[in-house]
Amino acid sequence: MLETLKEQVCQANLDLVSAGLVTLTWGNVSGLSDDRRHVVIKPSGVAYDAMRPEHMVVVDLKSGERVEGDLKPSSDTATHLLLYRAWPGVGGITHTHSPKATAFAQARRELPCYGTTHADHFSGTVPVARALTQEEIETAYEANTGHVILERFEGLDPIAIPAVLVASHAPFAWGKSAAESVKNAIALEACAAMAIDSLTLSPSLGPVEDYLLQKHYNRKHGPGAYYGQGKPH
Ligand SMILES: O=C(CO)[C@@H](O)[C@@H](O)COP(=O)(O)O
Repeated sequence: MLETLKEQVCQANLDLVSAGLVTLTWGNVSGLSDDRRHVVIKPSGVAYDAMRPEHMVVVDLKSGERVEGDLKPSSDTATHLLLYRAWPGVGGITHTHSPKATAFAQARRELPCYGTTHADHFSGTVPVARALTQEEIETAYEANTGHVILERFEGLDPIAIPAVLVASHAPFAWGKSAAESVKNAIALEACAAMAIDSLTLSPSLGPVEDYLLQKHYNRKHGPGAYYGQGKPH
């Protein structure tokens, strides 16, 4: 079952490689079925150049049980499940250890909006989810990673800010589909790289003015969005 979604999720995982976002097997993408009952996710620790759609693992969203696939699902599956259960608008999740976004996560530094590139994708600062406690790490580590992300997003809109930096760990990004979550992970890495260069040139740099941030975010994502070909100028 879910053969099309398996192909899409496999392709989304391979797109991480083409985008230069993964080293070795350090990343995973999942996608949610249209009826929101099943999650298709990459298998754990399988080399990307050997990965095929038939290797994707199907997991029940509610129980977390594997319902299809011979391989073990990604070690981060429990984190993905927590986010899908909490956020109705999300249909795809990407986790990477892309170097620049991970540098922010390891430094436990949020990523403010320093320019229009960031504002085109994120309607504000990409936040840091706190580091897990020893007990959280030694018990249900991956589920607890989901919990600290959800805790950080209390009062924030995950659709408007589709990414987080988990302290001492790495980024997670999400979107309506697996493919969209990969795009947001690519955008996050590019913005983090630009932020590091901008801060090197101007260490006391602050975020851009809110009116510039709003203009750029809304022209792509707001109710009167006009960027691209689908809508009138
Ligand atoms: O976060 C980590 C490792 O710290 C994992 O996301 C990464 O190695 C990918 O694991 P999976 O191959 O998805 O099990």
